[in-house]
Amino acid sequence: MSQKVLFRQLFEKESSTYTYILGCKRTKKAIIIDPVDLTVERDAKLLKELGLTLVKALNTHVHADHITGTHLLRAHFEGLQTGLGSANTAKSDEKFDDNFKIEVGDINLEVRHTPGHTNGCVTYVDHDGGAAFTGDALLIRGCGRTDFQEGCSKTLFKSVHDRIFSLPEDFKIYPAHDYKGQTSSSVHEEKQFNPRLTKSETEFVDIMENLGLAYPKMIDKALPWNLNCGVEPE
Ligand SMILES: N[C@@H](CCC(=O)N[C@@H](CSS)C(=O)NCC(=O)O)C(=O)O
Repeated sequence: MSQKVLFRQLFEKESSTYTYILGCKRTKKAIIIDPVDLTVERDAKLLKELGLTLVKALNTHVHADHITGTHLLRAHFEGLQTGLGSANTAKSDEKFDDNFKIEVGDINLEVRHTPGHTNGCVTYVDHDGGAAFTGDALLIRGCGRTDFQEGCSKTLFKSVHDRIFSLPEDFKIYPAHDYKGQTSSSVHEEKQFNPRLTKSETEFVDIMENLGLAYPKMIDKALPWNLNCGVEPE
């Protein structure tokens, strides 16, 4: 991570979600990526202890397994802007087109559209810090499922190869979930050892069609709430 940026990786255990805080040491302004409703108080407390003012709450996509904390964070940080990729129909203050550059103090993130797990997934790339926040597009030794929310395994294969594996080999990978206690990886590691994405496109599609995963237990509540920025729909 860049010396100019304060970085924290935080875990929410009910949905095994990673939330990330990036704080500009100079301006004290911060970005949070993929906050969860259940851990908003923890995150807000930490941000304040670190002397940071949260200005942007970003999601990598509309989550199906938990409710986003973006809306609840507004109560702690006045003027907070929420952000999401522009392919999403969900409510959001900002919608980012492919290759859009987010700047908050000395924090610079490039938005790369990486659809496939959902049609609206994005990866936030920190070129200065050599890191990519891949959401559910690329997990450590895995990837997001493609069986709902307009998921498509062929699209995901292309997204990962063209938009993530094309980054420098030493870039770190920070996913939105891990179910085995792993915290980060690298482009080099995933290109070598990811059991799904080292395969051909045909083999990958076959793997994804046969995952046999149960639907996330919160999907029926999470999707309508998250389409409404984490607020219960009327
Ligand atoms: N058991 C969990 C859901 C687990 C799950 O389906 N995870 C998703 C990401 S959250 S939609 C996924 O893509 N997993 C890929 C994999 O290979 O595990 C729950 O009930 O919430």
